[in-house]
Amino acid sequence: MRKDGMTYILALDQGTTSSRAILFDEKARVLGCAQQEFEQIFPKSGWVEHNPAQIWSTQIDCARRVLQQAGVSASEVAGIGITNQRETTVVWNRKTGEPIYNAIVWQDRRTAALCDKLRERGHAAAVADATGLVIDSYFSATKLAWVLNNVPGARAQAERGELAFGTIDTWLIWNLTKGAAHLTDASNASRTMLYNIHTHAWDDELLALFDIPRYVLPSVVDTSGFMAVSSADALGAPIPIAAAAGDQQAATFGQTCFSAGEAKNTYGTGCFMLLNTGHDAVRSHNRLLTTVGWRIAGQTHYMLEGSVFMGGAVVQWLRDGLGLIQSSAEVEALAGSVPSTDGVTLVPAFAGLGAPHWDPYARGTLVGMTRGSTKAHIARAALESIALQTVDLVQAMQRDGAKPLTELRVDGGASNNNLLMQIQADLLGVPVVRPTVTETTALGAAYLAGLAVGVYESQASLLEKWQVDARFEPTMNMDERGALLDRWHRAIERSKGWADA
Ligand SMILES: Nc1ncnc2c1ncn2[C@@H]1O[C@H](COP(=O)(O)OP(=O)(O)O)[C@@H](O)[C@H]1O
Ligand SMILES: O=P(O)(O)OC[C@H](O)CO
Repeated sequence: MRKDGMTYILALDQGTTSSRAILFDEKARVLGCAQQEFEQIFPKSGWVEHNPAQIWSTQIDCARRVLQQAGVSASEVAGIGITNQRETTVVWNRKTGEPIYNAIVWQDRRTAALCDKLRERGHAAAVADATGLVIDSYFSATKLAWVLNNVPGARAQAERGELAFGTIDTWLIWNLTKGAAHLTDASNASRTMLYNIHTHAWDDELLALFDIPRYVLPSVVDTSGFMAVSSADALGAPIPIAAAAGDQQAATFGQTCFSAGEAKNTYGTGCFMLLNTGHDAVRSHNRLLTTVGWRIAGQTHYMLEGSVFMGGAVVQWLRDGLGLIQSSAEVEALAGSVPSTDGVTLVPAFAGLGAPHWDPYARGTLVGMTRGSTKAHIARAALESIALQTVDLVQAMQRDGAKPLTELRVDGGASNNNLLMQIQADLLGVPVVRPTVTETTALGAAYLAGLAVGVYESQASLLEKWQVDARFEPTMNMDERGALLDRWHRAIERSKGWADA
């Protein structure tokens, strides 16, 4: 229980492109937000890295800034909730706290060939049974194996117990506690491909398969609950770390999708649709993932997840790669200046394709252009591609037995784009609903931490905080939708298998 006067919750949201800190009060109102982008490192084609020191420095700077701006001292903060880009892998020296290699980001495809081999040797079913995941370089296991096998001396150090592995939650907790705590939560653990989601433990057979020494792994704890205390040096006074959750699971919690059958779609760097399946770990037959949503008081809620690697990042590519727009927000006016793509179709397989295709060798494909095609058509095709990938996820979920959606709850940076949301409603044929708070990832982390320290009373009390900002009704006729989906699937086939193995 919180002490009197400690009424704030600090959410740390470490995303793929930026670190953010958001301060919430006891009514879950946002008191302030600080955000900082950091460097994206692309050492080779298909490789994506972050500097772990930059992840920590931008995150702690944002936390300090948001407290300072709000005039709140660390001693008034009842708890910290951490949420993070998932799967991204950091390995560091336990004594010095120094990483031995850059963070290998979830989008990185360097271990695709190793994953091919594992599948060819027939391990897919056993991996799916234990972890709920498909074998793919997306997850942490092969990234960790790569570090141990390729950084000189790493394997010997790991065997001697000198190295620690962590996803970004673990890296932040380690730094917040000055190395006192080496922890992760069940939702993040479920993305490593080393964690058995049914026995709730690191899986010995998987550790043997990926050749990972057990000593490098963190302890796995509940998503919401007392985890550790931050050192006074971090923010000026010790603060309980009361939650950690993968960002997509946190967003599902922030959208209050607490009951089985409820789903949300987040449009951040990627697009991630999560459907709550309650206490049942539903096995997908359509290449979706079964994952831990959250574990609270030892009770696990499972999700079916569709993960798309390029969501809002497609718009970043229009801005930074092609220079068609100056800011992400400008895409709406450019794409809206034409009534259709006039046949132009973009498959944004820049980092391969995730669910439901899982092709690491697919590459970006732009088809259907004529002499009349303009940058506006390409911009509109980019927005359509985000929505079309989401349609594929919804259809896969329905083939897996999910009830037809009555509406889709959305959030994330790109959900602020009204045209994209209208296109989404049109292509799905169901209303799209955007809540007033689209920072649901941070909100979910704050809820999870606030529940643990008594700032928020109960999950039921959080339900009434969810409010509609905008609702987008479908207007497209079935024939037009059918034709667009057909063209999209033909373009997807052309993008597959393009890169050399
Ligand atoms: N108005 C907009 N229209 C389309 N995309 C946008 C818009 N604003 C932001 N984005 C995209 O959203 C992404 C950022 O969303 P965010 O939720 O902050 O992502 P992350 O947590 O992955 O860093 C970027 O890829 C950006 O290009
Ligand atoms: O950084 P985001 O919000 O795009 O989320 C990344 C996902 O967690 C990757 O699985």
